[in-house]
Amino acid sequence: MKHIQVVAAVIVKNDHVLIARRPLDKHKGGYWEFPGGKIETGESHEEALVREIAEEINIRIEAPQLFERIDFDYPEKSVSLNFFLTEAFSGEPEGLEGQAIKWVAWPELANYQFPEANQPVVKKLQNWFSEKS
Ligand SMILES: Nc1nc2c([nH]c(=O)n2[C@@H]2O[C@H](COP(=O)(O)OP(=O)(O)OP(=O)(O)O)[C@@H](O)[C@H]2O)c(=O)[nH]1
Ligand SMILES: [Mg+2]
Repeated sequence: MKHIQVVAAVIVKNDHVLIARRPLDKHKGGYWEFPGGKIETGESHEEALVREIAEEINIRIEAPQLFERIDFDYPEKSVSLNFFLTEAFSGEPEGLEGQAIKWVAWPELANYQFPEANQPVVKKLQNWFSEKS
């Protein structure tokens, strides 16, 4: 089975987190996600993350910290997801690939459908916010 390495950003501003809706023609199209994508050959995790977020969301993220790692097997591919949390960025978020983006207040996260693999990271993020407040 195909195995891919993915980086994704959990971008936090006050009590909100930025999520994006996956384009309908892609794997897990229509689901909400933490923006990001595949690591390219020769890139570090952080380089890939900064590049993907610039390409998809048009902001420059700073000081991302590893938040959660998840290995998950979908029927069609297996993914290693590396989620990095950041509260620092410059620019104004914009869905550069035509995707919807949204700042969601953390208690509302439960109302959005994420890919199956994301369940532990969403849970961890809710705990992170609730301990902070
Ligand atoms: N970006 C992102 N991908 C996720 C998440 N959860 C999850 O299962 N995935 C899966 O991880 C893979 C990431 O690929 P992607 O489609 O974002 O990759 P990419 O931006 O490089 O896209 P492209 O290669 O189609 O241009 C997809 O199979 C996607 O379904 C998530 O929260 N964020
Ligand atoms: Mg992507």
